[in-house]
Amino acid sequence: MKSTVESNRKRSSIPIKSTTLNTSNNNNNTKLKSTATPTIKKQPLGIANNNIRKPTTTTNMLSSKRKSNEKEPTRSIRPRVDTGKSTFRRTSSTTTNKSGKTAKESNSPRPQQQAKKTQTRASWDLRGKISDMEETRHANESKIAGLSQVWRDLEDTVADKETKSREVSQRLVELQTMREVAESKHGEEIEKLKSHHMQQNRALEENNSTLFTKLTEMQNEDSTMKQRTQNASKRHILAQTENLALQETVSRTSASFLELEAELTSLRSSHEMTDRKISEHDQYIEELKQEVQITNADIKELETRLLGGEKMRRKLHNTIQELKGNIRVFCRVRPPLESEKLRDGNLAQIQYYGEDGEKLELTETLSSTLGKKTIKSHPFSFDKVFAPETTQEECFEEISQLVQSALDGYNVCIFAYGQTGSGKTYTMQGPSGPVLSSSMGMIPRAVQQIYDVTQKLNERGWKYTMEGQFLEIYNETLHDLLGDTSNYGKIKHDIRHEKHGKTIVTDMTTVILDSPAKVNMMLRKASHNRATGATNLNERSSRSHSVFMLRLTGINPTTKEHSSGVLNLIDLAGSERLALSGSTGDRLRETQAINKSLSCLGDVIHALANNKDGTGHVPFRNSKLTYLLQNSLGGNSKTLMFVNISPLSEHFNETICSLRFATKVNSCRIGTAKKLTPPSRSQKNAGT
Ligand SMILES: Nc1ncnc2c1ncn2[C@@H]1O[C@H](COP(=O)(O)OP(=O)(O)OP(=O)(O)O)[C@@H](O)[C@H]1O
Repeated sequence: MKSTVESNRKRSSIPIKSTTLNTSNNNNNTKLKSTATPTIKKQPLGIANNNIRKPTTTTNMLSSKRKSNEKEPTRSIRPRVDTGKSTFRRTSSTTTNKSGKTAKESNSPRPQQQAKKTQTRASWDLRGKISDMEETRHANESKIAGLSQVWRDLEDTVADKETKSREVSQRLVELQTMREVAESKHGEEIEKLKSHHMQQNRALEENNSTLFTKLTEMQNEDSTMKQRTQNASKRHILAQTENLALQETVSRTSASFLELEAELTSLRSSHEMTDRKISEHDQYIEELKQEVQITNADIKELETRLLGGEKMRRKLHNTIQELKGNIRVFCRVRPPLESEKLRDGNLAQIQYYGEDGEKLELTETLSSTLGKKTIKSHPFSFDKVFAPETTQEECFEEISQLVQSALDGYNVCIFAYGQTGSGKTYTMQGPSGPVLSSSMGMIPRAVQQIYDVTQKLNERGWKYTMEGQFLEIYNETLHDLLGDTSNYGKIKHDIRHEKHGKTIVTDMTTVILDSPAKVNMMLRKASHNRATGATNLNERSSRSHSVFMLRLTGINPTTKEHSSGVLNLIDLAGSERLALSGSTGDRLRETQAINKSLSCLGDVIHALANNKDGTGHVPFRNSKLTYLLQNSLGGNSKTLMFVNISPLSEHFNETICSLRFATKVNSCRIGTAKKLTPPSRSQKNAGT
């Protein structure tokens, strides 16, 4: 270390021209303080200063500094020694003396004065010149003295620093030695520790990654658990709410349970009472059972008698009907309508009389050509005359026995004959529009009666079926009034008479009338179809016959009896057309058809009346109507004709015509009616 420092000193020497100490001057004028290292005295100031300013502890640092100093050999160095007393600056032109003034400042007047003196002194003034030189020398000496003082301070400082530097170097060497020893001693151990440390580090890293994985899993688990906890808390809240509700229910139930318990107790006591009563009743029932057995035996005996009685009733009923005549005529006068009541003298003069109300007399006033007025009366007698105030119910009472005959297995025909507007449709069906039960016509009443009777007959072992057909005869053509509206008038229907008195119309709709409500539906549909057919032909209903055919079939499995009857309810076309003349085209054909069918009806009735032995010819085939009713007119049938008349005087002549036609019919006494015999099973199978 020492050698390095020394060499550095040598290499760092800086030439100082103006401030280089003159040894001769030193010896003569100034005495430098004694130095610990006299060799250093001879060294230039720059070396010492350099070491002082940059004290370093390592060789490297010193060498690097040296290099930097070598690079700037000409730079002026201003070593500053912080002694606390003075500052030494060395420049080419400036020095500092002891008093603090720079050498330049302190010496500057002298050269000027010297110059002045040189200038002013004469060449011969040698003394003066010597004195000037003396002054200069004094000034230099004082300057040197200041510098010497600075130099000494610096030397002290350098000595201190060098001492410290040596100590530091020595310590450094020791430390290096110690380090080398330690390194050699602990190197192996350190390596082991390092490898151990690395192993541990790896293990720790692995552990760390495992722990990280576990941490992630735990975090996931944690979030799952949090979610579960949230769900659980929600469920908990719900459960709490439910629990509260349940608690309420439980409290309510408990209350009601208590009530029920009380009720149960009372019920038990009443149950005991009921038990007692039941046992009493059981005893009573046993007694009753014995009575019932006795009664059943009585009932059986009575039923046997009743069946005999029913047979007797039918026989007697038929005898009565025969006595009344198998063709009967009822006359019905309709009441005037509200609009018809307003005019005076509008109504015809009609008197009603007879013990059973079976007669009426119409009177008219006739004027002769001479102006003489005579009153002419037209008396008529029928089986029954219904005055205008007669209700539908009263009318039906009279025909209900005929309906019963149909149930008993006879063919029954009920006609309504009369001019247009005389009340035929009202009598047969009821008023148009909504129908009250009081204004129901003969058809719904007949069905209602049949329904009621069959219900009672069911109890006596009879099973009845009611099949209804509704057809219209217009211009000698048959139409199905219960069929599809679109087919109306498109299908050709034929009439066929089977053996044993059954008449069939082909392709005709048949409705099973198992309730009275169905009859109303059927009537509505028929009038709707009739109205549809009437769109092209005005007032169709007045110009066609409508026929409602109700077939009644009854079987009594107990007595092996059969019953098959037909009830025909016919609303005839307006009879006044008979008198019309001058019609053309469709009207003429219509008039002819009506005329023909109604006159044929009269002819058939007349022929039947004159054909008591059944050998004569009856012209049934002359019209569709009579051919259709072939099995319902004559020997084995019962016929009733309503002759409906108008109360108006303006219809007087038509009324007289109708009453005369009815009288003609009424005068006929058709042969004894015979019951229809249903075909045997073998005949049915043969299709005959
Ligand atoms: N007994 C009666 N009581 C009350 N009103 C009646 C009675 N008879 C008929 N009328 C009324 O008289 C009017 C004519 O009756 P209805 O239509 O039954 O005559 P009609 O003979 O059937 O006529 P058409 O031949 O044109 O069918 C109707 O308004 C009907 O309500």
